[in-house]
Amino acid sequence: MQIVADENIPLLDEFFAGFGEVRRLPGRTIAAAAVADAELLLVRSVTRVDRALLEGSAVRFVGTCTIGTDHLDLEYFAQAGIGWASAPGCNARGVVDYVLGSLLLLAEQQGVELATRTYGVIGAGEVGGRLVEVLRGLGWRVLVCDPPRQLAEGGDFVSLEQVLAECDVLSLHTPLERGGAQPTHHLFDARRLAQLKPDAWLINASRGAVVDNPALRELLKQRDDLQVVLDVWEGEPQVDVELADLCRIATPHIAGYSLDGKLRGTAQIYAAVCAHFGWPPAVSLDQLMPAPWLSELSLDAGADPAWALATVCRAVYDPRRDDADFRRSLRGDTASQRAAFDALRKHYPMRREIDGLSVKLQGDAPQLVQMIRALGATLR
Ligand SMILES: NC(=O)c1ccc[n+]([C@@H]2O[C@H](COP(=O)([O-])OP(=O)(O)OC[C@H]3O[C@@H](n4cnc5c(N)ncnc54)[C@H](O)[C@@H]3O)[C@@H](O)[C@H]2O)c1
Ligand SMILES: O=C(O)[C@H](O)[C@H](O)COP(=O)(O)O
Repeated sequence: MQIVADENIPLLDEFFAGFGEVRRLPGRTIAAAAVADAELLLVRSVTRVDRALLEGSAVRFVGTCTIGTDHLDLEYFAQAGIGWASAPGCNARGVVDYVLGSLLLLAEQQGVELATRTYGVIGAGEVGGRLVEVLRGLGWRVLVCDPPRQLAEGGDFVSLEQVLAECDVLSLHTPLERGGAQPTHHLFDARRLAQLKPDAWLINASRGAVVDNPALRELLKQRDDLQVVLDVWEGEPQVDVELADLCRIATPHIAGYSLDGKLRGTAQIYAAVCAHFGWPPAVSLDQLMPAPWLSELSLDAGADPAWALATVCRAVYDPRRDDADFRRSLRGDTASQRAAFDALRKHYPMRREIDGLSVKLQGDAPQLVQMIRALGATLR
């Protein structure tokens, strides 16, 4: 079998070499000629996979080693009888760790106590759902807006208007949907952005175009009370540099870039390919996932809870370095900015997830026990 794959998918040989010849290409350059003879196409989020790419090719199955699917033309796949799979939840924990790291940095910069704020999570699926669990586990007030889930399940959801009216911190975790019953393209347009509360924080680690970037840029020029964290950008890899300068934290779409998340993404697509072609799986991620790099932290029961929270989260992820690397990359001309966006992602200094961390607590401290459990670390 001929396989064409984005060169940035890890463990390609380990998982796929047994199926045939794997041809690796930079994701943005995968074009119709390259996939003409391929039966299996493996991509990440930067390859648009549609009729223009696939019509007349031998491709029978498309796997994207990502959560997001907005780069896939699923209607065309259905028409053409092409099978496909994504990797739901693969890097969700990495995004939660990114949001926690960003909250801690904003709290430090703004001199704010995180426990006193009201949080709004917009989109409560794999990422947003886990984030809600962590924030509520920490004892913080969280409102959740997810109209599709509200419609399907009823329950404890609120409207976007209520989130805008009541929340001090908004974190966006919807897919990018340009049509359908719940479109999210420019969900945060000029009108909604103008409704952000005084001193609000806005975090977008979903897809760039969920927020109208020019409208946000113009708003931030007028309102210096707002603090914005952007990991994703309209028009990536090109970034609105003026907007990035106005953001408190700016990163090149790396929120989900944990090593664990990336390897899980490949493994999930391997399982889907095996299921689609009826092949018994022969490779297991357990054999390939490296042991946690930091396996244990020891905390004394007398530790200040706010300090302990920051210490545990930052042991796993702190956005300062990603923010600094990204800002330096925006100094060149537009061509070099685009190249740097991709290069920072390609050569990302991988990080691990908080689930792999054990925290040994010396003594009795119920508040610390609750915090360690809420974060998802193992308590020893
Ligand atoms: N920055 C990154 O590195 C990174 C990493 C992973 C995922 N993502 C993005 O985050 C998105 C969410 O990931 P996920 O795994 O949680 O997806 P998911 O599909 O599990 O959850 C998405 C949730 O959004 C809800 N939703 C849909 N339309 C909505 C609307 N109009 N308002 C509010 N909620 C709405 C859905 O009902 C669902 O519960 C992905 O689609 C992807 O685009 C980004
Ligand atoms: O959708 C996802 O899983 C994430 O946005 C993921 O981090 C995208 O990474 P990429 O495919 O662009 O390397």
